[in-house]
Amino acid sequence: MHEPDFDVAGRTAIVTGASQGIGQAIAETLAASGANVSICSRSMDRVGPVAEGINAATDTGEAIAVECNVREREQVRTLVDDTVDEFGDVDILVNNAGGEFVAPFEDISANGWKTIVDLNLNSTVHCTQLAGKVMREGSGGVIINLSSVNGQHAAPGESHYGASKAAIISLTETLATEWAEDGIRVNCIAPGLIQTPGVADTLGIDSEAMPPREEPDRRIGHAAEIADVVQFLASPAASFMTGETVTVKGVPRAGNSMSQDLGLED
Ligand SMILES: CCCCCCC/C=C/C(=O)SCCNC(=O)CCNC(=O)[C@H](O)C(C)(C)COP(=O)(O)OP(=O)(O)OC[C@H]1O[C@@H](n2cnc3c(N)ncnc32)[C@H](O)[C@@H]1OP(=O)(O)O
Ligand SMILES: NC(=O)C1=CN([C@@H]2O[C@H](COP(=O)(O)OP(=O)(O)OC[C@H]3O[C@@H](n4cnc5c(N)ncnc54)[C@H](OP(=O)(O)O)[C@@H]3O)[C@@H](O)[C@H]2O)C=CC1
Repeated sequence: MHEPDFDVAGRTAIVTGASQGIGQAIAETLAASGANVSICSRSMDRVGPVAEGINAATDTGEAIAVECNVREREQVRTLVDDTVDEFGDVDILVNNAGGEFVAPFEDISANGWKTIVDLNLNSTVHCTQLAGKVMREGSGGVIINLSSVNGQHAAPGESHYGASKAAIISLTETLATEWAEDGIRVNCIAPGLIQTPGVADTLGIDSEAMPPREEPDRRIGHAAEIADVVQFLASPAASFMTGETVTVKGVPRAGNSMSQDLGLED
């Protein structure tokens, strides 16, 4: 009888943007499954306690925290070097750090556009090239990129963010072909609206109003529901999946945009 293998125990994972939200949930999930996790954010004061919490909660996976602004390539180099120094390898890379502001296209300055493209797309390039080098020179690995349903479908106010997240889907597909011979799988997740501190700050959604995971109907998602998909994609159970984008957005609705979920569009 076949049993699916979701095991990531003993693997080393880098998770960017893990001081809160989806990145924190991913790091906690992988560590609980026995992976060693190297987690970063721009602030050691914010990401350090997350690593401490993981180390206190699990005897299996170990966590280290690294202060790293993923927009800065040399800081990403330090993140990868520190990870290899601590754990000896990089097996899994989760390009999670990202964000946006909502603004009409005509109001986005050149620097505003560059800020969002640097944060979402160019950071993914830095991390993927530098951690990918370790994987390619070693025994391969798994790369998981965070895109968005806004990278798949248009929504007003999201031109910069949507373009950066669509480019991540394209990059995922290209790298899956280029690096297959190096034993590297590259996949992508496109979340719908997920309740996180970032979304609460940006959109003012009350986290207390969050329905439970078991409630299926048109609700906002939980960060753990993205982390569960990361766990699957990182594991041997997904060994025949590469170049794919997995959409995780609950009950489909016309247009599939998060602004509809928020009642900002018909
Ligand atoms: C229709 C609703 C749909 C909802 C979809 C929700 C989808 C959720 C997507 C997510 O990614 S969830 C993640 C949640 N977290 C965040 O989004 C992060 C929140 N945002 C930030 O932390 C910051 O805004 C930033 C994106 C990280 C940028 O911060 P930074 O300090 O690096 O930049 P600034 O120096 O403040 O600005 C740089 C540049 O950008 C211009 N700008 C900033 N905000 C706006 C704005 N609201 N409107 C227009 N332009 C903006 C700013 O003016 C600067 O440009 P210049 O003035 O120098 O030209
Ligand atoms: N929540 C949602 O509805 C959706 C989210 N996504 C994507 O999922 C990912 C996570 O989103 P979410 O958890 O909501 O975001 P949050 O804003 O809640 O968290 C963002 C995390 O990224 C870190 N971060 C931000 N900028 C940088 C940077 N330059 N370098 C390193 N770390 C950084 C933050 O840490 P710190 O501030 O300490 O640096 C924080 O840990 C993003 O890529 C987002 O675009 C996609 C679709 C929907």
